[in-house]
Amino acid sequence: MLLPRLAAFSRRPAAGPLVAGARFVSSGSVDVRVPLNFWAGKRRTSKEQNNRENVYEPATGRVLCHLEPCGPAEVDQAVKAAKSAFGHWSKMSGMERARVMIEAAHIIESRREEIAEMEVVNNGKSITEARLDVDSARLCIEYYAGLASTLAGQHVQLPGGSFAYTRREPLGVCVGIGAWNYPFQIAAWKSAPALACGNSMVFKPSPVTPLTAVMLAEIYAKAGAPEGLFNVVQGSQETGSLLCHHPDVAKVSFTGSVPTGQKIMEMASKGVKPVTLELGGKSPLLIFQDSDLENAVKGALMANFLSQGQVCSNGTRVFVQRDILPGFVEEVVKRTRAIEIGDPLLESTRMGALVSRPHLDKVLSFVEQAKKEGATVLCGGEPFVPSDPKLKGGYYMTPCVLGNCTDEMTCVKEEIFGPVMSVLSFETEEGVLKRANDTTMGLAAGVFTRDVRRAHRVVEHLKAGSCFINNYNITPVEVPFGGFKMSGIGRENGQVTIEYYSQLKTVFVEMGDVDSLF
Ligand SMILES: NC(=O)c1ccc[n+]([C@@H]2O[C@H](COP(=O)([O-])OP(=O)(O)OC[C@H]3O[C@@H](n4cnc5c(N)ncnc54)[C@H](O)[C@@H]3O)[C@@H](O)[C@H]2O)c1
Repeated sequence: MLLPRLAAFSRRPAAGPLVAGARFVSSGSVDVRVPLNFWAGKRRTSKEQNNRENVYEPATGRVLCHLEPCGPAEVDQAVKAAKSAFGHWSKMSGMERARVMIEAAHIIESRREEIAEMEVVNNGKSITEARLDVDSARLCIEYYAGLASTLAGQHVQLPGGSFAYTRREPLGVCVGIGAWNYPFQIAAWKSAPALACGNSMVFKPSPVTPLTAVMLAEIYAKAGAPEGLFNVVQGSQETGSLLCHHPDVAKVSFTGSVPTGQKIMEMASKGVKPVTLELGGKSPLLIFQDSDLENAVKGALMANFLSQGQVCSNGTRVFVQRDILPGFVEEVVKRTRAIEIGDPLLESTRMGALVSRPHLDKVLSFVEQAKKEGATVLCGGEPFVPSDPKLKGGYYMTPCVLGNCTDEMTCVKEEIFGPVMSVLSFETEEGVLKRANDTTMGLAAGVFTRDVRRAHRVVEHLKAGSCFINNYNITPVEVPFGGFKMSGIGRENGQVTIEYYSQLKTVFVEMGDVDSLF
């Protein structure tokens, strides 16, 4: 039996019938009234009814639902459920765990459109991008399902026939805390390696985007996961802090801003819990004069305008070699102006709404500040009101390209997390590398050049966790992703992430007699 489609959401009559090829929802049509917490196999309400918060639909600005944050009692119940599931799940073989995960991936595939639409309604990104996020979540679960049965230790021979071996063991109950820019994908990127290693998880989405993590919880349950294997508790920093301090939590994996990451690390340190931190960035993109200009322009757009510019790895400092600067700027501005902004559920839309009113105001204030500091607005940077009346209250802006930028400007130094590209010019490879690395962050970096030797030489000197040569912002789940410096600790995706969700036990085996000194 398929999962009940949209059982969790009520649609207004305006949403129309569910027919093949039609949308499940339309902007302005969704009201969510069901509980968004999930533990021990069911959606749950929280006792903290007095602290209910509004959740908004970015495309329209209307209230989508109310968030019931979890307090100490709820967090404890969720952790208890995860602890109980861990007992069972950790004893299953990798092949058995893989079977459940593959089934979850199949369910995600069958519900792709529905999940993507719910992500759009809650986050404001375009449906085209939301579908890719759902695919990335599914692929991640498939990838780690494949790795689950490969977890193994080592055998080490010792003198006299004695030996030692290592066992790769799970950690226990892992906590995932997510940001609002990729709600479903982040929940999958954290849970897939955690579950493959035999852990259970309690996940807290951002209070701004609570809708889709609970869909993932239902999917794992439907796929045959033991009750309590993947739980969702909603709430803000209080709930997150309860999770980090909980004595039965073995690890915290966090995606969000640098200041919150610092707090998470501090809280986890009290229990000497390992952390994975996927934090912010202010990444450089270096475009040399021998680049294929068409690809460099496309790369710069991909590096700045996906998800309304709300992408941690965005290459927002675009350094262009002086000789090609005019041609590059002309083309980038032309294409930025052509980006279709509007209803994120329309196929033609390439830029939807920013995630919230306060966030939109913050991004626009960065543009104002840039102007004050002497940057030139080459295009965009203004609030945008779509013609469709139902979208008038949405959080839209025109994507912005800033010219005449210098290294000291706020727009070049701080993470804006919106559709704002800062263009800078450079002359020499040595000079631009120094400027590119002159930041406390180091999540990603990119280089466009046709010179293969230069490409690798530049990448060797870039201080960033993910470097792109002649492309930008692609994240195949098979390769590790994560930051240098203040952009984070640990990695997500790729084989290496197994190490962040498991621990090694060494077993010494004596085949002779004890050689005692006493
Ligand atoms: N490196 C990556 O993979 C990656 C991916 C996406 C987003 N990000 C970063 O995330 C940031 C934007 O996301 P955001 O605004 O949701 O970040 P945020 O730090 O405000 O919040 C992230 C999460 O932490 C929770 N939180 C806040 N304070 C907490 C506390 N004291 N204790 C426990 N939990 C707490 C929030 O409720 C939310 O779930 C940007 O800086 C972006 O670069 C990084």
